[in-house]
Amino acid sequence: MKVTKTDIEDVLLIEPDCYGDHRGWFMETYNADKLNAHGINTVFIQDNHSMSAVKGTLRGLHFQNNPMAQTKLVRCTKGAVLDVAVDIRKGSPTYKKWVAVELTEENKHQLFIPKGFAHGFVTLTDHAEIQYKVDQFYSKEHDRSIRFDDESLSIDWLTEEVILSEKDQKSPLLIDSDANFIYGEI
Ligand SMILES: Cc1cn([C@H]2C[C@H](O)[C@@H](COP(=O)(O)OP(=O)(O)O[C@H]3O[C@H](C)C(=O)[C@H](O)[C@H]3O)O2)c(=O)[nH]c1=O
Repeated sequence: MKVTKTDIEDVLLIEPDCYGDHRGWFMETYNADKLNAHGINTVFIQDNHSMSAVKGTLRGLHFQNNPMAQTKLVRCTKGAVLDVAVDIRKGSPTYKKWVAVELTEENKHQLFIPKGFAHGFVTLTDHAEIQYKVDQFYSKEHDRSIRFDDESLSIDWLTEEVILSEKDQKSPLLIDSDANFIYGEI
């Protein structure tokens, strides 16, 4: 397993070992012990899986407010997505900075996104699926979204035309949201 730092501290790119042979391949998609060896000791308690039918579907930017904030371990198991994590921890040296990585069925890469970050992705293929582990249960009451095209973030989604949920079409700007993350207090 290879774990690489990104431009934002604590957002990590994980490349699990994949063992190929004449039948195909095998990989451990999650191993707590191996993550612990890289300083990742998050206890995940829920697995999520979403499928987006059409290229250009954008889900995000989402997060759950404290005390139900979620750390996420995201991977793409069908097609390809551009996965984005945005630092929304007030006082953070990388506040409003974002990291974007291509997670694909082929590269099998994973993105580790700590609490205090908004998460979103845009699909780069038709029929894209992501599966991700979270360390806190879903809470509708604490579920929040901010606009994917918030100019104060200027995220490059690589595509102009996007398909959004009704909820995401109505998301507020970060400045207008009640995101309650304070750097160092999570
Ligand atoms: C997230 C979630 C949703 N739901 C229900 C709530 C809705 O009835 C339905 C679809 O939810 P939503 O439209 O919020 O799904 P996404 O747009 O894929 O949201 C997710 O997308 C971004 C990329 C994320 O990182 C979050 O996990 C999450 O916000 O599933 C559940 O029952 N449990 C859950 O954990």
